[in-house]
Amino acid sequence: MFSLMNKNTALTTTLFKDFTFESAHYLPYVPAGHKCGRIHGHSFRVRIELTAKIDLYTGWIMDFAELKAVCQPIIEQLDHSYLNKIPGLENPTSEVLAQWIWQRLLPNLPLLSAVYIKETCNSGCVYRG
Ligand SMILES: Nc1nc2c(c(=O)[nH]1)N=C([C@H](O)[C@H](O)COP(=O)(O)OP(=O)(O)OP(=O)(O)O)CN2
Ligand SMILES: [Zn+2]
Repeated sequence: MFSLMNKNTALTTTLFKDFTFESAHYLPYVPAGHKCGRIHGHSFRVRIELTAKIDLYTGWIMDFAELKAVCQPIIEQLDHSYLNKIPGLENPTSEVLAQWIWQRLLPNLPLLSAVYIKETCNSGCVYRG
């Protein structure tokens, strides 16, 4: 038993796991001459967040290894791929990608609370469903 915890304490906590993948894409709906209309690549960073109360017995929300096992097949589908060719990612903005990942994780991760995407060091988005 996680003895430091009082059953009356608010234990709601957010857990996260980070992933990276490398992919190529272009954005088909940018104005003519926009640099992102040309095919280019990114080292994408993804953060998957779960929010829930900590289990009083285990002291965790979910084993990090279990979280990784659920997410890994989705990340592998994206890694070293041409995103525009993947169904649902014909317009692979960060926003669309975050929703695409969310929709695929939610059935196996009901505690999912956010999907973060970082496309570059300075740019990204977060989707919370
Ligand atoms: N709202 C969005 N805007 C843009 C997206 C997007 O997914 N959502 N994507 C792109 C391009 O993919 C581009 O590769 C990244 O754009 P940007 O951050 O402008 O890239 P830079 O490396 O040039 O950024 P700096 O921080 O200015 O160096 C474009 N816009
Ligand atoms: Zn890009």
